[in-house]
Amino acid sequence: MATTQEEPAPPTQARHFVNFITGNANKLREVKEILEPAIQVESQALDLIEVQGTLEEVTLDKCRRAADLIQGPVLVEDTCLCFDALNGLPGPYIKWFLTSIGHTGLNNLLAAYEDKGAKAVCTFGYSAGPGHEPILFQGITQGKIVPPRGPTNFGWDPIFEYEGETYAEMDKAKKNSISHRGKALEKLQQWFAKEMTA
Ligand SMILES: O=c1[nH]c(=O)c2ncn([C@@H]3O[C@H](COP(=O)(O)OP(=O)(O)OP(=O)(O)O)[C@@H](O)[C@H]3O)c2[nH]1
Ligand SMILES: [Mg+2]
Repeated sequence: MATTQEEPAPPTQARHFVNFITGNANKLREVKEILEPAIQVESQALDLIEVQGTLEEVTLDKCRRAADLIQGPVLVEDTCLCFDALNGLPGPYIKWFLTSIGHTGLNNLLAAYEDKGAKAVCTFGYSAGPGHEPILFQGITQGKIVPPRGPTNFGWDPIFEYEGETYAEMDKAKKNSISHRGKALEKLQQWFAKEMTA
């Protein structure tokens, strides 16, 4: 009896790939959770210099620097935590505030204000390589600052509350579906999808 030789299933082809330049393992995990398998995420951990400025200026500069260093296409991201009562501060400087004064200090910054509102803002920059102007994709989630609740493995997740739950208390899929990062990556995915059909 003739046997039919089955063709091995073709490997799942990544339709696009990005080289995400970040020193932050938690960011990388979330970006992979959201983008893969449609967009394959490679990564190089480089400590990029970050300038002072608006959220957009910080990401644009980070992206140009990364493209020059890598000499190829890059994706970078800058995350800000903007307190409404403080006109957007700490904003892009949240990393240094968090390191210096922690969750308690960040709550104390708002002690004098009734308004505990805060925006988590994620700005991705994609550059096709050195000399190519970066394209930005931004996502914003409105929440409020609360005393810490939930696991403490990612930055200010325990003090950022969205609809009654802190980011840290949410399961990962839920956070990704409503987060600043998830919203920004939705825009990036739409852009990549359009590029493919162009
Ligand atoms: O609780 C959190 N939930 C998040 O979703 C989130 N995203 C970023 N961060 C923290 O906010 C600062 C941003 O600074 P940042 O954008 O410069 O990041 P980074 O320096 O760690 O990495 P990178 O610049 O190499 O990509 C750093 O302290 C990050 O740990 C988060 N904390
Ligand atoms: Mg950084």
